[in-house]
Amino acid sequence: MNAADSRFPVSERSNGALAARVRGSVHVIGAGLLGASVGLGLRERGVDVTLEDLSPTTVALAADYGAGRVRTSEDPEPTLVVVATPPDVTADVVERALAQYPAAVVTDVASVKLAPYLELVRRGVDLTNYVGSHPMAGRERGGAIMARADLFVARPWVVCRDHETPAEALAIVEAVALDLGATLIEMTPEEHDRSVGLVSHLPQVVSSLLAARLIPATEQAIGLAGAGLRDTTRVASSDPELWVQILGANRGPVVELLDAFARDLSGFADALRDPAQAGARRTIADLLSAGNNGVARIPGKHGSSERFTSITVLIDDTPGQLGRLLTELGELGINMEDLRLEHSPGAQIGFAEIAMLPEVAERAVTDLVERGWRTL
Ligand SMILES: NC(=O)C1=CN([C@@H]2O[C@H](COP(=O)(O)OP(=O)(O)OC[C@H]3O[C@@H](n4cnc5c(N)ncnc54)[C@H](O)[C@@H]3O)[C@@H](O)[C@H]2O)C=CC1
Ligand SMILES: O=C(O)C(=O)Cc1ccc(O)cc1
Repeated sequence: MNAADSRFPVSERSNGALAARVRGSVHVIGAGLLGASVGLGLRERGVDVTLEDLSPTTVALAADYGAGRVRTSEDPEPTLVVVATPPDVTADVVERALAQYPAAVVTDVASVKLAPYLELVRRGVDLTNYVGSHPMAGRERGGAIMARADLFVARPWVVCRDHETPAEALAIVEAVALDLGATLIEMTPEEHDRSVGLVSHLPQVVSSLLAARLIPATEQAIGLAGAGLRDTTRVASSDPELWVQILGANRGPVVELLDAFARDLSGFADALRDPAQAGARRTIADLLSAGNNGVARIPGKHGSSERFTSITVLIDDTPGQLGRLLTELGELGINMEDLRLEHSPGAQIGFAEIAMLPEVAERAVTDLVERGWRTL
């Protein structure tokens, strides 16, 4: 898209390739990582996005990055309000948005879904125009400066409908999620919170506690760290303030998971304490092999060879894209050792997982991104 094109709604553009599903404007409250990323992605599709934040500097910054513009009193009501504030104020902000924009649909993107919903119910707020949602996409650091237009591409976006949610309200939230390239998943708030407890909140705690073990280690020991430690501690760089809120709001499922994990850990340690005792080696092997079975269930992680590093490149589901990618890899002098393709249902996008020698992987990513490819 060129700069001149972006001044016009996509429907008025000649190629129409990026036509937005959502009609009218979208107002984002909380212009940090999530809010500004929603804004950037929708602006790429020509959607009119307005921004609001407690911090005027954050709004100005997000607007400078191209995530939208400041709302004025003359602006008509938005079609959709996206609340992208921290979880502990989500119910307050949703309640205020529903009152301020009675004709708009209001969604929020908070990482927990049951607590804000129950709080709104407790306050007796009319939730006809509210649809809770949660894009399963983020980064370790928050703030508008970290925002990316493609943050949600090919990522799941959970939508929590209530049995009273009108189809039109749901359709508007789904339209925005699809416009941002995400894959829709419907769940109840309870199902959502139990699921993210397992796939996001437990890994966060385990990763943080594991990384904290490194603090007293010597420089020499840390110097030996490789991909295994990096992979298992990546999310330990996350923002403690946000996670105190997320974990506190989902403590029921998370505590249950942590208790079960603690039982596994102590069973493992007991077996390892005296591996000569009958059955101990089997206990250890069973727990490790259960890990093999668990990891094989993670989408996009299918036991790649130890000798190679895999990078994942997003490809539009259109003819010729894969061919172009392989040609460009050749031009860059990157030898492909293996290739696996995966499609994301509903997101008109594919993933090309390319295995290569570890020493060229970083350069491959940098060069491909420079040529306009998107990598995960
Ligand atoms: N960080 C992540 O990886 C993900 C976060 N989320 C959820 O998205 C929401 C936002 O998170 P981030 O964008 O990471 O946080 P962030 O800290 O980058 O942005 C939050 C913004 O909300 C503003 N804010 C706080 N209270 C406000 C209020 N009462 N009215 C207006 N603005 C207010 C803050 O000034 C800040 O700019 C959270 O609920 C989080 O659980 C969801 C998916 C991933
Ligand atoms: O980086 C990752 O793997 C994440 O899981 C990021 C993330 C953090 C918080 C969310 O509510 C959703 C996604």
